[in-house]
Amino acid sequence: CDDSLMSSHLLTSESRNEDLCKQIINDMNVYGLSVIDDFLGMQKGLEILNEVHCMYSAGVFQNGQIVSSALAERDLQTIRSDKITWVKGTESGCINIGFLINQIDSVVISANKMHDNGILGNYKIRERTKAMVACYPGSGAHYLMHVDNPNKDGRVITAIYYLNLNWETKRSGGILRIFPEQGGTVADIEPKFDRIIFFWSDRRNPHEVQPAHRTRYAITVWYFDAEERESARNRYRQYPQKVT
Ligand SMILES: O=C(O)CCC(=O)Nc1cc2ccccc2cn1
Ligand SMILES: [Mn+2]
Repeated sequence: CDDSLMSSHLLTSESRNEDLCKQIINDMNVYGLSVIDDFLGMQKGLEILNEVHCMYSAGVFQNGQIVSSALAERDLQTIRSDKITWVKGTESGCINIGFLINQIDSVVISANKMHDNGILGNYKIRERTKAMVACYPGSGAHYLMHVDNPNKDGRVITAIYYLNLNWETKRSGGILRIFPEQGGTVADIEPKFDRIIFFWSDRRNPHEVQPAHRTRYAITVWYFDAEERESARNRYRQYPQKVT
């Protein structure tokens, strides 16, 4: 068949999918994080970037909220200055973001199947969040060091897909710095176009986004472990939401 059609970027070829899953499982178990380049290929990446640009110019992005009230008193801008919007991937104008989500699902789910005791560390991945599309405006936008899931809310894997063409960190900054708990070396991840990173969402991976001096786009999905999610639901059920 025509080689260009059998682009290795689309996860249609089982063998590539399998190799990818093996690499992710190994990296996650050894380092607690995994970086994959050329995840979907230039064409698909550009289609996704185009959708994000359209959404951003349509003004659907909101200022990133601070999740814990303790921090809310402080000026929001000093903690995080990303602008975000949540996407299911089935909305009109988000078809390619939907394709990305499906590709990430297929890698995570097949890695889960491949490692019969759960994708990594005995997790049973059954559900995930919607996709959070984030934009860091170039004016030194950043995100202070934090842990995605410090208190067992169920999220176990963070997957972030980057959309930044020809990103030069020397000029534009915007590095994702992960401080692996095992101490020692930090991981500096450049938010390169068509790069995806997976890492444990819990305290093993405190991370920050260093000030960005160019508009910086990323799409994040969090995967839940069934048991941790269920016990979190039960815990929250004890404190019924205030009826506002
Ligand atoms: O863009 C990157 O490289 C990572 C940015 C990042 O950590 N974003 C982020 C965004 C979040 C939004 C809501 C709740 C928790 C959150 C945790 N992390
Ligand atoms: Mn984070």
